[in-house]
Amino acid sequence: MTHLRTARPREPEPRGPVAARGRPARCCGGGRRSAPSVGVVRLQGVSGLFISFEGGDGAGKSTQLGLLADSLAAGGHREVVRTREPGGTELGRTLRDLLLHGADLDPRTEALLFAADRAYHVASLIRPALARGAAVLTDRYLDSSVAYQAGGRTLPAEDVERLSLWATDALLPDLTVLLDLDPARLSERLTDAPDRLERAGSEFHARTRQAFLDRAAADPGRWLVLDATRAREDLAAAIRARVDALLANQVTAGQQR
Ligand SMILES: Nc1ncnc2c1ncn2[C@@H]1O[C@H](COP(=O)(O)OP(=O)(O)O)[C@@H](O)[C@H]1O
Ligand SMILES: Cc1cn([C@H]2C[C@H](O)[C@@H](COP(=O)(O)OP(=O)(O)O)O2)c(=O)[nH]c1=O
Repeated sequence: MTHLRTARPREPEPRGPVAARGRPARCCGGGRRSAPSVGVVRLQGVSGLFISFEGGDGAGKSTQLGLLADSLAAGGHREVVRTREPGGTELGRTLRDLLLHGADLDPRTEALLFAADRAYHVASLIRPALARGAAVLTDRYLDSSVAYQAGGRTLPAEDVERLSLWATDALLPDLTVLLDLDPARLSERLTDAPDRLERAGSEFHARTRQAFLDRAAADPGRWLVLDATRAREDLAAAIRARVDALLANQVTAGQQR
């Protein structure tokens, strides 16, 4: 499912919000990096779309990512790249194995390994794909670190967020879909043996869920929060509607350039 591609030369170092594909990075205690306050800001010639899926284990992220990818491909979107964290690259697959199935780690080491996976993922796969104009759909991204390593493991949220923003040179998604589900319902959906994070306990997962909800509430422009108990097709339609609105904005912004 993951597309490992040859990295192209990096784009010129962007200022501020490449951040983000139009999303000024909100960093570190609520301050914003220098960024235009409105509008979709893009690197010249870049028309990619970056979407992350977040939520608990078993919430339906990969199901919805797959449905959106199929729908974009059927609609003739230029290129759709499906990926995930941890483990969207070859290096990342080694880190994923250590993180999910290795020995117990202290929270700081865990946070650094997730950030290392993300740094390489962004530099070698996500940014080059966005520069080609692809739609990049990732199963988890930086918000998972804030939810799990800060919310769950209780590291300071500002530190965890700052680490990921540094690792990614402040790349934020255009849209983050949160599939929200009560952790008790999540465990019913798990089929494989639980990994290291899934074994972390009900209080850990309750904190993680709350951290996702709090982040989404603080930045509604980037997030789409959906009740993950809804039917698959219903969720897919809601996500597609929001993506269509983003694509329409890109066209408008492109015409105004
Ligand atoms: N909307 C839904 N309603 C009920 N079950 C679902 C729904 N979406 C996904 N599932 C099922 O829940 C399980 C976990 O889904 P998956 O997409 O793999 O979740 P995640 O990627 O978040 O771990 C799978 O068995 C899947 O078929
Ligand atoms: C990306 C990321 C994932 N995680 C956790 C969340 C998941 O428990 C695990 C990834 O497992 P994965 O199997 O990819 O997730 P899911 O079960 O939802 O399909 O790693 C973090 O703790 N921090 C992070 O930054």
